[in-house]
Parts: sequence; C-alpha cells; structure tokens
Amino acid sequence: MAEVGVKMEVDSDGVAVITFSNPPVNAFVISIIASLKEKFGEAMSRDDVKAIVLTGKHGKFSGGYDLNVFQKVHQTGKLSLLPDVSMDFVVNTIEDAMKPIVAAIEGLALGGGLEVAMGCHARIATPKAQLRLPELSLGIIPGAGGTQRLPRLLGLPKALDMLLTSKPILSEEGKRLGLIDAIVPPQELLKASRQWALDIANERKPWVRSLHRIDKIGSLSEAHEIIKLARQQAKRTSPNLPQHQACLDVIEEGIVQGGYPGLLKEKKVFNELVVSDTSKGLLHVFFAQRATSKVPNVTDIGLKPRAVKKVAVIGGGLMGSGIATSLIVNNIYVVLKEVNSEYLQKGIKMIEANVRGLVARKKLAQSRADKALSMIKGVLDYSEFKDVDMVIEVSNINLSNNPVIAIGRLAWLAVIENLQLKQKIFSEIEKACPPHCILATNTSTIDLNLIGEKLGCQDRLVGAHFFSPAHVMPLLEIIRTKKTSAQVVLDLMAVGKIINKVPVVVGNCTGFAVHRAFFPYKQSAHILLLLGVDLFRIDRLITNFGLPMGPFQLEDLTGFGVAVAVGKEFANAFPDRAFKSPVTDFLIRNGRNGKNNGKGYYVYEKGSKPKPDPLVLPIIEESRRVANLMPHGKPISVTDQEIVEMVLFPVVNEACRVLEEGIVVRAADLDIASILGMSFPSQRGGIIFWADLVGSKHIYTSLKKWSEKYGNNLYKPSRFLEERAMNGVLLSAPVSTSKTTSSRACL
Ligand SMILES: C[C@H](O)CC(=O)SCCNC(=O)CCNC(=O)[C@H](O)C(C)(C)COP(=O)(O)OP(=O)(O)OC[C@H]1O[C@@H](n2cnc3c(N)ncnc32)[C@H](O)[C@@H]1OP(=O)(O)O
Repeated sequence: MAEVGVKMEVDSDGVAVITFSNPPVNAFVISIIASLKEKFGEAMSRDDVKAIVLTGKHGKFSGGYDLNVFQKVHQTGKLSLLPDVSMDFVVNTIEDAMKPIVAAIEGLALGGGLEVAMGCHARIATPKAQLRLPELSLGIIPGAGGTQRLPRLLGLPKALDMLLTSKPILSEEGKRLGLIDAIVPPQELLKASRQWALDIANERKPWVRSLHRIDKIGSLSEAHEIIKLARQQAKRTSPNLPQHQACLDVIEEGIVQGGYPGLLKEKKVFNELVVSDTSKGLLHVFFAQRATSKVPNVTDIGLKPRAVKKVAVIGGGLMGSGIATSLIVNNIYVVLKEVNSEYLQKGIKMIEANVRGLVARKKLAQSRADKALSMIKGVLDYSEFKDVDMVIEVSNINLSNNPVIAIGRLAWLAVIENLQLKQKIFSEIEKACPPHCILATNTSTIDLNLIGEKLGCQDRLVGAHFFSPAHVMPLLEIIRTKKTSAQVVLDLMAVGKIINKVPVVVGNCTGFAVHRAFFPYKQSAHILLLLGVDLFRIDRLITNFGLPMGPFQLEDLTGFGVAVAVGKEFANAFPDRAFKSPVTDFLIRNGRNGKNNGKGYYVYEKGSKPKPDPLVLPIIEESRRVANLMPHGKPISVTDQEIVEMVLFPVVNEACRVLEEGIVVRAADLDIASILGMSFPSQRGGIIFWADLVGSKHIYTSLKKWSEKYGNNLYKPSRFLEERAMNGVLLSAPVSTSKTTSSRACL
C-alpha cells in the first residue's frame, strides 16, 4: 500500500480487512475518509464478503482527525477543509451497515479514531492500547459521535470523567468498562477480529449499535443529577474554558432527546468551537510544544544524544533536592554534594520528602520510590565525580547562605548569587570530572560567560534553569552561550525529556527568556497601583484572564525580600525602563514580608484562603503620595480591559526584545516557556500568540499612549513592536537573522 491510502483484502473466510494508512498516526483527512467509504461500499456490494474488519497500519489504529487541517481551518476559517465524518461516515456507512464491522485496535485510538471505532459493532484491542478523547484539551468537543456513544458504552460517570479530563485509559480498563470487547496479542489481532466479525454475522455474538443503547444511561433524573454535579465541578476546575459546559450541554441533549438529535447538536457545537480563540490557542500549544524539540544546528546536524547515567548535583537546598528528585525517579544515578554533613542530611531528607509526596499524590509507585531512593549518594568531596556524565551546580543556598524562594507553580527563583564562588566550583569540577562531562549551572541571574571565564572547556558549559519546585514544574530552560557545543545542548535536551521536562533552548541574558519577558509584569501592576487602581481589582482581573493568581498575590508568595532583590537585578540590567516602586519597601518597613510571615497584601491564616488585608491600604496611600504618579493627585479611571492590558502589554513589549535579540529560537518557544514557566493560560496560546490575536497595532498604540500620558519608560514601545505594528507583520513571524542584535545584557 502507498504510504497514504486505504486497501481492502478479502479472504476465503468472507471477511474483508480494510486497512488505512496516513503516517505518523493514521490521522483522518478528507481523502482517507472518501477512500474508506469507497472500500466499505465495495465490501457491502460484494457477495463474497460477509463481514468487515477495520484497522490502521504501522501499529496504530488512529490518532484522530489531522490536526494540521485544524490549523488550516484556523488560518482560513474554512470548515469545509474538515472531513464530514459523524453522520455520513460513522452512522450511515459504519453503524447502520448491512454487514457487521469490527474495529481492530492496535497501539492507540484517539479522538476521531476512537469515535470511528465506537461506531463499529465490536472493538478488539491489543494490550495497553491507549484510548482517549482529547478534544476538550484542544478547545473543541468530539465531533464524530464521541459525546453520544461514550456515555452509552461506559455509563455517564466514567464517560464524563474521560471527556472532561481528556485523560486516556488503557485497553485493559476499556475491557472492564465495556468499551473494548476483547484483548488479544498484536500477532492475533486480525485473526481474532475476523472471527468476531464472522461470529456477529452468524449471530453467535451480538450485533451492537452503540448509539441505540440506553442500558448504561440510567434514569433521566439520575442523568440530570450527574450532569449537574459535573457542571459545578467544571465551573470550578475550568472556569475559563467554554468547551466543558458545551460538552455537557451536548451530552444532555442526547440523553433527553435521543442519540441522533444529540449528534446533530454535537456537530453544531463542534463547528462553533473549532474556530474559537480557545481552540486556536490550545492547538497552537500542541504544535509549539513539539516544535521546541527542533533546534537548528543542534537537532538537525546528525548528532546523537549521549547517554547520561550519572549526574552530580552540587547543592542540596530546595532547588538542588528538587532536581536530584527528578533525576532519581527517572532512573538516573545522583551524587549529591554538600559542604557539610548537616546540609547534606537536610538535602537527603528533602529528597525523601519529595519522593514520598510523589507517592502520596499517586505520581510514583512505592516500588519505584524505593528504587529511586537507592540511586542517590550523598558526598562531601569530589571523589565520586570521576565517572559522572553531568554536573549541575545549584550552589546558591547552603554554600553562599543566600535565600531561595519557591513559589509553587508560578516559580521565581531569586538568589543573590556569588560569582567568585561559582567560578571556583567550576574550576574544581573541571579537574574532578571526566573530559566528556557536561558542566551545567542552575544560575538564574549570572551571565554564563562570567561563570565559565576561568574554564578551559567552555564548550561544555551550559545553563540548566529549572523552575521551583524542580521535581514538579515542567519547564527546563537550557541556556547556551556562543561557546556551548551543540552536542552538550542536545545531551541536556535528552536528559530533560527523560526527566519529563519540556526543554526550551534559549540564549544567555539576564532572566533568560521567561523571567526576562515577565519582569515588567510586577512592575506594570505597581504603576497601576500607584496611579490609584485598587490592587485587589487588578489581581481579580488577572485571575479572570486565566493566570492562577494576580501579580500582588504572586509577590506575596515570592516574599518581599526576594521581590526587592529581583527588582535590583533587572534595574541593573535594564536601567532605561525598569520601574522602581516604593511599595515593597514600605511594606517591609511595616513588618510585612508576604506569605512567609502571613502578612502581605493578603492575610494568610492556616487552613483558609488568602484574604485581602484592609490594613495594607494606608501603606499603599503613603506609597502613592511618595511616588506622586497620579495625575493631579487623583486616581485614574480605567476599564477592566485596560487594566489587564496595562499589566500584560509591557510583558509583550519585553517579549518583543527577547525575540529581536534572538534569545529564543522561535516565537512559539516563548509561548511554551510562558505557559510552563509563568502559568500564562494555555488556552490563550502563550504570550506572543495571544499578542498576535490582540493585534500588534493595538498593543503599540496603547503603550505609546500610556508612555506619553504617564511618562513611564516601561510603556515605551520597543523598536521591534513598532516596526511590526507599522508594517502589519505578526509578532510571531520569524526574525531575520541579519536584524538580530545583541543587547548589553545578552551575550
Ligand atoms: C472530530 C474529532 O473528534 C476531532 C479529533 O479527532 S481531534 C484530534 C484528536 N487527536 C489528538 O488530539 C491526538 C493528538 N496526538 C497525541 O496525543 C500524540 O501526538 C500521540 C499520542 C498520538 C503520539 O505521541 P508521541 O508518541 O509522544 O509523539 P508526538 O511527538 O506527540 O507525535 C508524533 C508526530 O505525530 C503528529 N501527530 C500526532 N497526532 C496528530 C494528529 N491527530 N494529526 C496530525 N499529526 C499528529 C505530531 O504532530 C508529531 O509530528 P512531528 O513528528 O512532525 O512533530
């Protein structure tokens, strides 16, 4: 068979096996569906065919609709590019066929793939085949009958769980629940499926049309109650995602009115959601995340990643222990080095606690936890470094006694790092480690070129910027200097993937990609506050926008001491535009340090949610008097939308500089880094994708207006933004290399 296409083979037993192929995942496109219909038509009309088996090639059933076509729909708005599968194919051609059809599922059946299989009269699968309806994670709902058939096959509670969480189940669970009829080894799949199809034809097995089933739905009142509870939960867990409530509406329609009306409503809602901004954002994230693993001159020059089996981590504080945890739970031996046995014991204890936490949250089996803990060795000198493949230096805490602050999912590691100390450590480890060893630093601020100044082998030096807590947060910024070798970058990317991180390769500058782009986030919120806007309103609006918390609650979580230290770093690196707010100093002077001491902008009491603290308001008033930003001493009047824009457009502006300076390989990398590092809402597609949806012209004119009105350089549009806005070019369009510059901060 041609790589892409459909073939049919009829054997003497009277079974036609129809196989479709569209690598890499046998995705459905118009031409495949048309060929499938043609083959089904032929099978129905042939007297020698009694039954049919439908299967996919290359060890996979199907990954669903072709997502590249969705992208074209987003670009053109043309829904006609998508195949019409639901009624015409799944109902008319398959489910209502005059001969039985059995789906033979190997490997995976996802989205439209599983929906087509559910239209068949039985499903036989190989062990551990992945079954999933991931549509909601793409901002849409299933569009080929999944909202109707899954509840009829599994019952409402499990079907809702699968649909609303987009989580897969394996064929074993599918068999237990009734989605799969039998599980057989791959080599027996076709034989068993043929036999099953013949058995249906000969009435030895039931001929089941899923859409007609009602036995698992329960009474109408029970169904209403289950859907009502699911609605409430979805409101809590996915407040900004329209597809969840829409999916429940469609399921309810099918239960109240019947399967066919349910399918009609499903199609209507699917067509509406496919062109929504949420779907555009989430689909962009799907492709952008995969694109991060393609780095020009690293992944396309024929290099192979070398095995990294043993890693030394220098520093067992919060960050070092998190990194060590990530490595050992993924089968990489770790040597943890500390300066004395007290710190070492603390580090090991933290690792044990991390591992226990993973077990408690069911992220790790107990047996794997025991194995992981046997893969760590604590040391006080470099003697064990002689055979390590990589060193990760995380020496901020215990060696230099500087603070490291973890702020949960929105991580900002702020340390006043010690350059001389790091230079000394790297000189020592260069001698102690084998010549192939990768020398990585987890610095969050110091220029890598300075750290490596005294190294003989600067090509082996690389930044491995984890986000705290490192065993939980998915982003790994890999920082390369002009001297870092492609092999070292590739090796670290491979390690990142092994430990379940998303590695994003970036250039060397203060804050690297994520913290650099987001440094104006807090500062612009402070300007608004000093202009007279209520801080709790700002936080509420940013949360409504989709970030897990607003800038002031984030500052509470980071701690004010850290906020001051970070502010200084950026003020030094970008003195032309960094804004120094007096608010944090005033708060510190008033005995407030954020969540650390229970008193920030909010009050923190054990067991209850943070509450806005009215006692902070006089301190804010005092800061406003000192800053004197309010025009004529009166608070400005701004709309909700303008508040969100005044906080986020300066971030877009800085992100433009990150793009212009070539700190990221492509704009989409910054989108992924913003989502995974700063929890920018994924449904908005990341900072640059969102900015392009908003429009660079609007962002540029708004920033220009504010910079003139309020005289603040943080709002002054960057040259890159201005050029793109003036020329109508998307911010995400590639940067021509000739234009890439190096700023003072980036080397
Ligand atoms: C009407 C219907 O309800 C609508 C639908 O069917 S919507 C589509 C639903 N299907 C999906 O969402 C499946 C999405 N895909 C996945 O989850 C994963 O890619 C997978 C589990 C299939 C494979 O994962 P993994 O082995 O880690 O490989 P991964 O890198 O993700 O994918 C391999 C390649 O297949 C491509 N691919 C995966 N699914 C695809 C799809 N549905 N369409 C087009 N390409 C797809 C990826 O883009 C990637 O391409 P690349 O090598 O050029 O980057």
